Amino acid sequence: MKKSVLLEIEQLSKSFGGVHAVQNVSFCVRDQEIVAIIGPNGAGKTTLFNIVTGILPPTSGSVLFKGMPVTGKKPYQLAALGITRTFQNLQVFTNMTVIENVMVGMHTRLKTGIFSAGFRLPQVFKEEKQALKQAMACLEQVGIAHLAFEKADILPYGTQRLVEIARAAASQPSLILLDEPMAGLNPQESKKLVDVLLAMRNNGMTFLFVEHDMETVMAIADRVIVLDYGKKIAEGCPEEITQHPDVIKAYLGEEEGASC
Ligand SMILES: Nc1ncnc2c1ncn2[C@@H]1O[C@H](COP(=O)(O)OP(=O)(O)OP(=O)(O)O)[C@@H](O)[C@H]1O
Repeated sequence: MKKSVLLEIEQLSKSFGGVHAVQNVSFCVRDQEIVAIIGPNGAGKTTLFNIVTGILPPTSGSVLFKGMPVTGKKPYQLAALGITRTFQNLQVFTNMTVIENVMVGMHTRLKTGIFSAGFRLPQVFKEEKQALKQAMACLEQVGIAHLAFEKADILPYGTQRLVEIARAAASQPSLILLDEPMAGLNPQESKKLVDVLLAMRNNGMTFLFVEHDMETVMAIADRVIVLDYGKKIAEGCPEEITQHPDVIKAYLGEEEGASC
């Protein structure tokens, strides 16, 4: 049975002056899928990602989430609806502990307001306790619960990336967008992250990610969307994509015989 569609990108376009960064791109992401967006430098991947996550408005086209139009919504509005993201450059608060970093991701779910927090009403303690428990569960998911009370800045780069993934999961999203999650990781860290993402998917999470590291794309993507000069030139499972003549041409020019 086909899984339900979570995210629909319909005829999305974005121009910067005369540069057509994204041109009429359409695709969907289904529940519990891992979908990769790939393409040569300048293909429009970041622009597309920034439109979906509310950082840039599109020139035309629309984005639907769970059947509801979300085009042009701000990142915090999307987070409240269940779409969250990580960035290519680490966005870890280095002066906070690991668990504090994760709890930052929960603000869209917390209910107590300034008044009750200011007066330290009992519900605040109850909610804080629950938030702590939930943050710990997110850290367990990515395998770093034992580092919860360490300062984030003493951790290796790859572990800080796991903190970011745990923080993204803390807002209890339905969809996580990852912008080049493997960037800057060593091979061991990449392998660990691949295992974490696959385990999270098996627990019900859905991912859309931009990635240059083809080994990762091949290892985890159910479906791959290929962009070139702003247009979608191919879509399919990793095996189909590596054999697709337009994809080979986009990556290698007219040469044949090598994989993307
Ligand atoms: N703010 C902007 N103003 C003008 N042109 C832009 C802007 N952002 C992107 N572009 C152009 O749009 C095109 C697509 O860029 P984009 O960064 O989306 O590609 P990309 O596939 O993410 O590339 P890379 O893999 O190198 O990060 C490029 O030609 C780029 O120069």
